[in-house]
Amino acid sequence: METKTAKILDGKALAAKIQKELAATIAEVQPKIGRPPGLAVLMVGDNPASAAYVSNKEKACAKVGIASFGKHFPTHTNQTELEEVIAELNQDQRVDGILVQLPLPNHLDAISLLHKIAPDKDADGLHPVNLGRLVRTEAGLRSCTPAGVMRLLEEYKIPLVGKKAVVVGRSILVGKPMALMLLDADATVTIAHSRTQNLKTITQNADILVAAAGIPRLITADMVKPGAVVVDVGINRVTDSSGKSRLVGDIDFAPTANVAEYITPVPGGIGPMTVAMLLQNTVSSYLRTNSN
Ligand SMILES: Nc1nc2c(c(=O)[nH]1)N[C@@H](CN(C=O)c1ccc(C(=O)N[C@@H](CCC(=O)O)C(=O)O)cc1)CN2
Repeated sequence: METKTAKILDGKALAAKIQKELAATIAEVQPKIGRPPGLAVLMVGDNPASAAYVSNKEKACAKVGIASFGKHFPTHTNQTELEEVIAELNQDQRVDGILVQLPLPNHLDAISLLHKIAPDKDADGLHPVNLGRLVRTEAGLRSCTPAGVMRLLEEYKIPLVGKKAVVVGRSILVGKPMALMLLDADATVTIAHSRTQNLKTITQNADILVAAAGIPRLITADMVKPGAVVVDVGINRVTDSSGKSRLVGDIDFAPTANVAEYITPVPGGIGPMTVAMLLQNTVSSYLRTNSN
């Protein structure tokens, strides 16, 4: 019997297209505004994965014409020092977006720091005001990873109205805003998490399955409904049997691709879309600030 393979939802290609569009917008408006958009990325400590993500963000900024104001602090930096830097950036006219790279060292309170970012410069869409705007379906800066998922589904014209969507994961960064965005798109949404019982019976029911648990290959092919749209938000570094390190998602990709209708790869799926949405949020803030 012939096995059908899922179509790929190509986040890398769509992110490149979005970056091109943003570069064109910036090139058009910058002469009138008199300065480029600016993004400040705050990183604390030496987490190698975080350092790589921050470097990718800075490179992406340079590519589209956003000025980056990277700030790298030693691990022992305290909460007050970071709050003072955020207060300065909130007032800095060159800066349209501010983000704190996560995770932070354990002695720091990430949620409390996110509260200090001016909501209209909150490039990651994680400030309670922006999360509140999402709950109320008001305009605001949206969390980048779930916004990237929605943009990718839109690009491939995946129908969401009345569909059963299951989100595995309940973080502030992805799971909760993801569920709200799918709800806004009129999907019927279930959130599953680490205490969920019989996860398989829930995921098997999903027309749209979003895995954002941070557990390598948590979702196996037998947990997926034939013909489902499967979105993998997980980015996990594992060591394979030959001792080589590589990235895998939360979905067991190859077998699941024989069951699903559409699937996102890791790498090349939601990761690049996260960065594209970050740039888009920064440009939106820039345009809004300079709209008169
Ligand atoms: N303040 C934030 N912190 C973190 C976020 C976030 O959105 N805001 N998300 C993740 C890390 N992250 C962005 O910060 C991120 C991770 C991965 C990628 C990505 O493009 N991955 C590539 C593969 C890269 C590789 O080879 O290592 C891919 O999936 O194709 C982008 C952004 C946690 N922290």
